[in-house]
Amino acid sequence: MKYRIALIAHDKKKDDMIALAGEYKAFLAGCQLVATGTTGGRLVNELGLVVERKHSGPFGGDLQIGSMLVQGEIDCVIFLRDPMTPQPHEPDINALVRACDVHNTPCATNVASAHLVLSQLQQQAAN
Ligand SMILES: O=C(CO)COP(=O)(O)O
Repeated sequence: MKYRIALIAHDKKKDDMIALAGEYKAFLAGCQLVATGTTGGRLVNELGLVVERKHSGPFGGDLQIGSMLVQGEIDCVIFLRDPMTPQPHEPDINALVRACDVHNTPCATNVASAHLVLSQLQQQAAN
């Protein structure tokens, strides 16, 4: 099965996202990836992954990914949120995380949980 994974990171978490995605690069390269604009740009430029890029988060990217999720087009969300910095689009962020809960979609919001989710999916993909 080709997993459909959304990758999103706030600015202070983008380096963590690149490091994380780098660790799982071989697995992620076999997945269908979607990301918010700036996160996606870094994944493409720094890791060479193929990523569908939506708008940047503050311009509605979280909502676009939320819409895909509601349509059943996303299997898992890795959303490295910055809990220490207020975001202008906080309602959009909450809407995406809420949509994950409504639709029982795995949503990892920190690096430790992202490792658990990605390692599990990677293992499932190998079996
Ligand atoms: O703001 C974001 C998620 O809420 C992320 O957007 P960018 O990837 O465009 O920085």
